[in-house]
Amino acid sequence: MRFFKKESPLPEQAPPSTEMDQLRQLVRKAGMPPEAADATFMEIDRIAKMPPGSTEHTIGVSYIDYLTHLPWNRTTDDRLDLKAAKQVLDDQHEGLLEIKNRVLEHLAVRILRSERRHTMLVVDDEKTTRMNLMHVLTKEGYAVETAADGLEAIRLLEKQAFDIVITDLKMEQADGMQVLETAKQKNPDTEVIIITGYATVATAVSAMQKGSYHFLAKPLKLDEIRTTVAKALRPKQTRLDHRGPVLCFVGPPGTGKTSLGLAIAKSMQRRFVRISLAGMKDEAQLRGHRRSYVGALPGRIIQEIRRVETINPVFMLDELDKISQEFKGDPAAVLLEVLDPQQNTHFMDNYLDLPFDLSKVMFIATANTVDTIPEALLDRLEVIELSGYTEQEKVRIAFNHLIPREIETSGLEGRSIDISQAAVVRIIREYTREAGLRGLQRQIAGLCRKIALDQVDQGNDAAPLAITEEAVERLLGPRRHTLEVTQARDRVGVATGLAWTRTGGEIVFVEATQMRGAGQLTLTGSLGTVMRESAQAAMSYIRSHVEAFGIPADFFERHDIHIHIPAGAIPKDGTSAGVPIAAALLSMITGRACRRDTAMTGELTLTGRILPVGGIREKLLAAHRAGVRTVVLPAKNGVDLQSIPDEIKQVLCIIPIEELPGAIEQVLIGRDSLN
Ligand SMILES: Nc1ncnc2c1ncn2[C@@H]1O[C@H](COP(=O)(O)OP(=O)(O)OP(=O)(O)O)[C@@H](O)[C@H]1O
Repeated sequence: MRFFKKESPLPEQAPPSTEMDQLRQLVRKAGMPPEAADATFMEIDRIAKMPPGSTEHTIGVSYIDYLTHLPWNRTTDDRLDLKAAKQVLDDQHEGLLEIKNRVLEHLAVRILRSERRHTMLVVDDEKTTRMNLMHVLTKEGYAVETAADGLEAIRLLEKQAFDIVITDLKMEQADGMQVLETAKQKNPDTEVIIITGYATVATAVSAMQKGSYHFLAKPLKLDEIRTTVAKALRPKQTRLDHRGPVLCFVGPPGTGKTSLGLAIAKSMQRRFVRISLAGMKDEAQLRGHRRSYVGALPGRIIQEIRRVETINPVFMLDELDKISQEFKGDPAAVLLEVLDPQQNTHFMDNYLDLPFDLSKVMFIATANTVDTIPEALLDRLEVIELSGYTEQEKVRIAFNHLIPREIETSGLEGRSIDISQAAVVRIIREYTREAGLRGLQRQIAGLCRKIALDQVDQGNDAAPLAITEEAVERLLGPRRHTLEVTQARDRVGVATGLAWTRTGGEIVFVEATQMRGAGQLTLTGSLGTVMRESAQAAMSYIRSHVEAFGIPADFFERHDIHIHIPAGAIPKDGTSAGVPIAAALLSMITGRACRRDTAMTGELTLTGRILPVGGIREKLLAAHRAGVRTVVLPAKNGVDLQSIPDEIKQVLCIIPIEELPGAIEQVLIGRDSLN
């Protein structure tokens, strides 16, 4: 006896879709390129065979879910409007004229490229086909010309290059093959599409061998024409859109690099993303981990693209110069793959394991210095240098941007708060010591919070508030910095030098001392090889000119010498300390004090010549900040003075020097002046 289970009636609706069906549906909606979609469908088929709940199944499902939530083809519409861009840049940034112009030039090139209409030549001896094609392609926005036969086409091709030539094959006098040959010979970039009513495999193969892009049979389908033309143009368009270097803003911290990137995104109405490359140690951080374990993730690039939900954001790669020295793999290779338009159409992330098109992303890089950026990468970058700000510029930016912004952030808008100029100058001089504006912004934010506290404490009808120079100390506490140069006295064996670091210019003091010994030289203060060699060269120069400097002939046989540059924990290097080291040595040996308010920079040769050095603008800004009165610099650096703001040149006495003895006369004071 057999029992038959009573069959339930068929459901009226389709059975609820399985998890795999839902995933397939998501893939169809995701806008993936066909190859990526095919690979994903295959992956779904693979996962479907695994027991639900198994690790592999879970990994697979979350992988597909990730893929389908990527913005494969989602873009935002660009606003390519130069006036609007200028307005946004001006609203958010004081000064920086040259930099804004460079940014606008960059945008102007993009605008022109996007406005460029592709040129086409339609060749057909049948008037109706010719006119129809012209009508359809003109409507698509292409600039179309026509030729009624092969000879006319060849004449046109002799005169002008076209992006696309669409030509009939069979024509009197000159046929489509001759048109193809001429087009390719005149401009190999021209794509030729052959159309004919009598296509044979042999002619198609021969046309393809001669370099035609595609072969279409008559009667023509308009959609097929449109998509073939668009496909033929795509690589060229991508090359055009993204040719040209990536902008890289280089300058000390707080000089507006990040906010310029933000302003560019805002002016083009694109979304903005930023990742910091500082300290990145592993290629996987950029390129992701293989999805062989639960919790594997794509790299930061793909993560951010998914987060902003478009494939054309402005993407800022911050601190390009600070990729860790111990980076596993080649950082330049990964970044080139990201930044190079030849490679970034198919960026491979280890997790995705499918090529992803990054060519529509507008990458912008920032760095404090170009010194540590690999050469191959630097080649792809258009470096735009930002320098530190003068005191007057800082005051202007504070009043026009930082104070209004912080007043709004602290909820003080609408209250009558009057911060005096003297108060801001005091904050700049005594509470910050920087090339940029980071510290100033922080101090102003602190000031506004204190004012907010006072206002709330005193009730809502608090009286109008005037923040004077004196109020600053009450609100911000005791001052943090003194003018290290003017507020200390001249000393024997201590010379004032100017250094250039990632964070801008800085004042350094070079100390030299002597003790009984036998001519040994000790160097301390975390000095790098180049700086040590500069010290040795300075010492040798002085030893070989003892008479000229009035030094006893046996001085070096009877003394050891120690040179130290505080702060001892900070590594220092470079050639520009040669002159201050020599000045400190001569001061110590001759007993003549060094003018503290006279700062020096310059490379010293063994023959006593002074060679030019880098970072003059940042060094002069630092000298001005520290209260230096006179700067001795290499005569050959005179050309750099053109870009120095008048505000600095009017205050600093700048003395160009060619040989060490000239510099020493400016820096050392006679014994009489010592007290
Ligand atoms: N020229 C300027 N006009 C107005 N505000 C400015 C200007 N330059 C910088 N700022 C402001 O100073 C602050 C610091 O600037 P930002 O963060 O862009 O510096 P950064 O150069 O990116 O620094 P880091 O190298 O540390 O990343 C921001 O609030 C920015 O708006």
